Amino acid sequence: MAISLGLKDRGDVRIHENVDELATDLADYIAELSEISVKERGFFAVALSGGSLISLMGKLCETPYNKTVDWSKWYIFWADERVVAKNHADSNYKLAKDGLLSKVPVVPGHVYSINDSLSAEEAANEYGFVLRQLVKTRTVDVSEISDCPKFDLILLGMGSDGHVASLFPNHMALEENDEWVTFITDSPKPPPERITFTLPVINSASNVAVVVKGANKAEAVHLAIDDLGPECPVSPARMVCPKNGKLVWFLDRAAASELEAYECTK
Ligand SMILES: O=C1O[C@H](COP(=O)(O)O)[C@@H](O)[C@H](O)[C@H]1O
Repeated sequence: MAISLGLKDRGDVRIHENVDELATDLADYIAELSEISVKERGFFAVALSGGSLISLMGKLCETPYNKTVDWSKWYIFWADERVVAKNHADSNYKLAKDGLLSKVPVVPGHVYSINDSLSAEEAANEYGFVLRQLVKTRTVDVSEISDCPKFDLILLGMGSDGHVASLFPNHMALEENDEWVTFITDSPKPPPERITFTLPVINSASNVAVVVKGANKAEAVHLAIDDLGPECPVSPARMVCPKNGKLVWFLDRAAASELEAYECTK
């Protein structure tokens, strides 16, 4: 059973005994949000990330989820993508396709991958344009408090430096408030060219889940969640704070091992 800490401003922090328990809780959570969105809106607009997240979503390909989830209503996007060909080992699209999308009956026309024949800047502009069309038809909902898209769910991983999507510490992209999608050409983690949702889009979602495993991320989890006062170093993950939505952290015990809020429960 996961321990759940409801923290003011930092959302619901769910700490799992191990990765298997985390993966089951994550699959239940996604399946439930999908059901609610399909009932309320007729669609489930979900944005994926790359990295360890995709293997942690693997239970969705298994029984009962592969049969009970209404995959035909899923509209799939990427919170970030590396500017490489879609069949390149670094592609977040390829990772999701191989690990998830090829194993469940999603509709190919509902998969909005990023155009891999363009430069980073052009691809970011085009992805922003595509999102605008889908917001017009309300396939992706719109925020009540800004003109931003309101995804039913944005799924994020987090790097050991605290980066989420392709928003890295001390990078100018963190300050982009006008565009929905931006690009970078100097990512500290290879490959250097990436496109990414901006913070206003992430923070306009109905639901944001940050999924983190492993002791190498424990310090970054501590900096992103614990209340450290004004001296706290800038962590992109700490800037994830949905204005009108719900934030849930999915952690295994190793990732939570430096969390002060967790220590207090022992
Ligand atoms: O480069 C990236 O890294 C993050 C974190 O990846 P992880 O393997 O440490 O979980 C990922 O969320 C992001 O989408 C990806 O482009």
